[in-house]
Amino acid sequence: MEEKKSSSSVLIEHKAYARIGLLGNPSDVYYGRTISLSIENFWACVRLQPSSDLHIIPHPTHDLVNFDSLSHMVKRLENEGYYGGVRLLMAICKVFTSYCKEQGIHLHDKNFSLSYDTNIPRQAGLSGSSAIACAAFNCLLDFFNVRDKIDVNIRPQLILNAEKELGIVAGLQDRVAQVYGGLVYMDFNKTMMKKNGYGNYTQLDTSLLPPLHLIYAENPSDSGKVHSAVRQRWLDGDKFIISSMEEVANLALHGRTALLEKDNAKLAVLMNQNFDLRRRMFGDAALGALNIEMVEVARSVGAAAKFTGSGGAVVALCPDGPSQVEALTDACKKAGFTIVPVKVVPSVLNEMDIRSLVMKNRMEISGPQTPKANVFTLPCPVENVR
Ligand SMILES: Nc1ncnc2c1ncn2[C@@H]1O[C@H](COP(=O)(O)OP(=O)(O)O)[C@@H](O)[C@H]1O
Ligand SMILES: O=C(O)[C@H]1O[C@H](OP(=O)(O)O)[C@H](O)[C@@H](O)[C@@H]1O
Ligand SMILES: [Mg+2]
Repeated sequence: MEEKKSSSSVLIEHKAYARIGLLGNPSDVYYGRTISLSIENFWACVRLQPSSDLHIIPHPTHDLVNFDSLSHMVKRLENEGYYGGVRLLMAICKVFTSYCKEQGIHLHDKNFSLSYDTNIPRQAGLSGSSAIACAAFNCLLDFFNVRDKIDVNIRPQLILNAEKELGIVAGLQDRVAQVYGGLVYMDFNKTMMKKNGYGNYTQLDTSLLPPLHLIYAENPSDSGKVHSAVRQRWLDGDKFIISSMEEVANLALHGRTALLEKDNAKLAVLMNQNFDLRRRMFGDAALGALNIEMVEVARSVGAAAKFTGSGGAVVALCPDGPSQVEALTDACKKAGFTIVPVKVVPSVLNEMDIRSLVMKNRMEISGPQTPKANVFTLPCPVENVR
């Protein structure tokens, strides 16, 4: 669903898709590198309707405030926490407004109502949180007609700032995948991040990807909580965490080559190493028994597996092909996990978005194919092109 008309007087709707961290996560939180993809399987949708007052509309189930009983309420809080999407909508409005003010971007004074819906499994490491913020951000860009004034490169950081505003520890990979769509190689090296405020984001040909499967279970986990202890250790200069994060970041570097060479066996090895490194850094208690079991079930049939995000869902690759996929499907069903084939979303950037890239750009072809309309390497700042 896209914007119906670019005007402040009509209904505007935007979707943002769930993302899979294929390699390198969570090093995005630590000046690392990742390869991530947007998937069609799940999305959040935000609707902006012009209105006389400014109104943020709670979702009937995700922002539940009416319960059958006290025990129903407590159970709900224990499973899903206190918060829904309302705080994300408010935070993105705040960040958007502050950024525009700071940049001297004029915003008209008309009001609107914001509502959302999502089918992204809640807090399952599929970027359900940033999908809500990203879809809302796109609505604001169109309502205020400022899409050409806010550089695509900076948008993921603004969306991340909304979650930072709420005290959620998170990195940029989710927001980059959602702002660009498709398959994106991301380099968050510190010098570049400090200099530009964003990393180097390169869209790769989505046909480089082998068939992937998504495994998930009803098991919400709070990514902010999962991350906070490791983040603190990293900030305190813990050598083990620092060197392990560097190793994780290198997996994305090698993974990019493996993708370009269509070396699925190599990709499988890198994915497994990625999970093993995460497990060593975070520890089993923080990762959760059910999440670890999902990886182990996949590995029991020889599939490679790792978390898509901080926990709740797993991405699996069957390097041996269809018979292994069949065995994986059976194993997941037996264990009570849902498994679905991954459907990749092509690039979601439109012409105006691309024009908003303010730096001098260079087109570069990634992968063995000739670029198609939705398959190209993003124009990168010249000084950052290797
Ligand atoms: N499906 C959802 N519906 C409503 N709010 C959500 C949903 N998923 C996440 N949120 C909001 O985002 C916050 C952070 O969620 P997070 O743990 O990052 O989940 P995810 O892995 O889906 O991104 C939650 O505390 C909640 O406020
Ligand atoms: O730990 C990770 O891999 C990711 O965790 C968060 O994503 P989520 O979908 O909320 O689990 C975080 O926002 C990402 O930046 C991390 O890479
Ligand atoms: Mg999140």
